[in-house]
Amino acid sequence: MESEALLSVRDLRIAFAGVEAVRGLSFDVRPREVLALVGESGAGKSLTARALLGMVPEDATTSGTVTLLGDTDLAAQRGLHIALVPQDALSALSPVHPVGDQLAAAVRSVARVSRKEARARAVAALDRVGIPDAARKARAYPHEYSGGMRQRAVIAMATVNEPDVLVADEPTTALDEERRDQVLRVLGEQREALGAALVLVTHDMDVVRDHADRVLVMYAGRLTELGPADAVLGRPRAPYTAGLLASLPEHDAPRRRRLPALPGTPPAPGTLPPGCAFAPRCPLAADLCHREEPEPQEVEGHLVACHHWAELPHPAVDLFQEKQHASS
Ligand SMILES: Nc1ncnc2c1ncn2[C@@H]1O[C@H](COP(=O)(O)OP(=O)(O)OP(=O)(O)O)[C@@H](O)[C@H]1O
Repeated sequence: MESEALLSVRDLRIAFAGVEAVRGLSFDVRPREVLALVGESGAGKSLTARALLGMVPEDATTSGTVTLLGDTDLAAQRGLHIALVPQDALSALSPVHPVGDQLAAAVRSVARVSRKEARARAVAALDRVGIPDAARKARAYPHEYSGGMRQRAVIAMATVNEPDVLVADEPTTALDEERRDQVLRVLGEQREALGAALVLVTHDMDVVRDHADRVLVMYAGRLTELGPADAVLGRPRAPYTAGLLASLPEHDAPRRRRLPALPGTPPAPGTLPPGCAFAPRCPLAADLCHREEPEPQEVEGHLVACHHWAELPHPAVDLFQEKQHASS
């Protein structure tokens, strides 16, 4: 599909009790890029992110391949070449060990180095994320850190082994706006400094706009659209992407506020309609859509899974606003 991939996902399927929640997903992560995964709740974003780390739930059945740097043994690469930036800084750090010890243990779990070297790398990682007097702070416990410093410490934990890929699943949902910006800034700086790629699961289109190079839009466990973030946000080719954008506050003109821009909810796994899973909510849906699930196809530099992409108006958000306006 795409050359120069750092990480390749091919036909990823993740099922629980025979019901697929991720249904044949293929995409690449390129070196140094920020790839955002977006979509409504239940789209399969977190499962996909976990699959990149070889961390799908134990009761899941997985098929397809995830290849990182030519290797499919993800567990062996976790912490070394790919690392998770946890959502919740407090639960990510053990309360009973000094922060520096936890980082040093993370170093020694993947590299055969002396305690002294592990310690030096731990302090360097804390210093890199902007923790003042890092050597002294390394001896402190998490509860002795302020909230902001704890957030930085978990980013240091994820980056201490200088991975090639960072995976962050909604790293800012629990945070206020100021803290959110700070976490994203520190994460961005670390990514730059390490030359790492970042896979960022988010609900927040502002975050996508400000931080992502490319965006993968998921719906009901499948790829709906994938392309450069500015192109996908500026001129989406899939009706679902248009619906997501139409739901943003800036498109929610007061006179249209009575109905949600994107009506309905996504189907749960196991309750999918025949054909395109988005068809029941899609203003462009026609017979074919209710019969046949569209495969992703290349459309002007995007991958788009839609039978009727060519009929999207421009701006595409009008598809939802016009319909809603007419019915309100
Ligand atoms: N441990 C599990 N057991 C059974 N089903 C699961 C499990 N984890 C996820 N699922 C199913 O997979 C679907 C996708 O889950 P996932 O967490 O990847 O969604 P998501 O897109 O990240 O949603 P959100 O934005 O709410 O986190 C869920 O709707 C759920 O039905």
